[in-house]
Amino acid sequence: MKKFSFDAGILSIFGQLNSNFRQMLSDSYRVVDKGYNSFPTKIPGTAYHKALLARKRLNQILSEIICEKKESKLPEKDFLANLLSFKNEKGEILTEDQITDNIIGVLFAAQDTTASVLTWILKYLHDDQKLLEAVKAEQMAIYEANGRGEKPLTWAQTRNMPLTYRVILESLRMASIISFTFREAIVDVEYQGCLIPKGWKVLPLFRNIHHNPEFFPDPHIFDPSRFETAPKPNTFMPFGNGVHACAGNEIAKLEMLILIHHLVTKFRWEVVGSQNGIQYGPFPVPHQGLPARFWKESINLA
Ligand code: HEM
Repeated sequence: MKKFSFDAGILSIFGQLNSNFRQMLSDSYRVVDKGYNSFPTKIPGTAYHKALLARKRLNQILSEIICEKKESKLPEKDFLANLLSFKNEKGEILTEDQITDNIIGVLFAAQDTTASVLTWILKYLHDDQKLLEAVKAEQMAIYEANGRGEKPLTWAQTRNMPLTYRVILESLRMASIISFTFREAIVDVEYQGCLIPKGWKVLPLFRNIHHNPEFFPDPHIFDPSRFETAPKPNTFMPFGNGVHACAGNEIAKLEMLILIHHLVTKFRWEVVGSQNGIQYGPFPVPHQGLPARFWKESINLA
């Protein structure tokens, strides 16, 4: 799942990127990913120190990519092209450091989040075979309409997967992989009789809101049908809210729809070993990242 969401992130940031660069980015990013959340010491050999070095390598690789992109002068619509052409109201452009920081920030925001939710989706579907069959029926109808995968999925088809979409929403609610965000009061704020002094941070706890029985009855039961009616405003915020709400909300959901389509129409899977427990790395995933065995479904062509 991490590889899938990393590749999707690379595609949205760079468009088509040559495989050498992609491999170099992937190698260095993996080291950053392993070390950024570890004990912060600069002792050589530690995960943190390796991550610091890998972060520097990422800067160098991105600098080369930016240089090539500038030289190619092709009209492109990817994220990097937008950063390169960005000008603020004073007509100032972004520095190379700002561009690389933005790219690494977006890669980070895009990868583990989407991969964690996808892992939960696999578990929830695995644990409810009846639901899995219903999702499969929805996706098989599309697969058949596309000549058993001869034609690619269309945008319109991804907009018409109601059950699969509800499974995604319910997984986002159940797993609440980003359990909270925070905002800082930049002036004194009075809210419902309480003073929030300037400089204080406010943490909306999405997980608590998503598991509040007042908004979601039987919150610990995985039930996609609860999304047949829209949740009350501000009770469902897996992508946050306001000006800093997730910029990748729609692309994340699209990635999940596409992956589920290919997975349920072509594969079966079985969770191996312990099926309970949660691990935080820092995003919550099922125990040990949900080891599973996959096999290709033999398609009956009769
Ligand atoms: C299921 C997957 C994802 C989840 C659950 C998720 C969730 C979130 C949340 C909760 C925030 C913070 C919002 C806030 O503070 O109000 C956020 C921010 C952000 N996300 Fe995502 N995200 C996901 C995937 C992605 C993807 C695929 C991308 C990019 C392609 C992305 C890019 C961003 C960016 C750039 C921000 C910062 C926005 C800002 O500060 O203005 N996210 N995301």
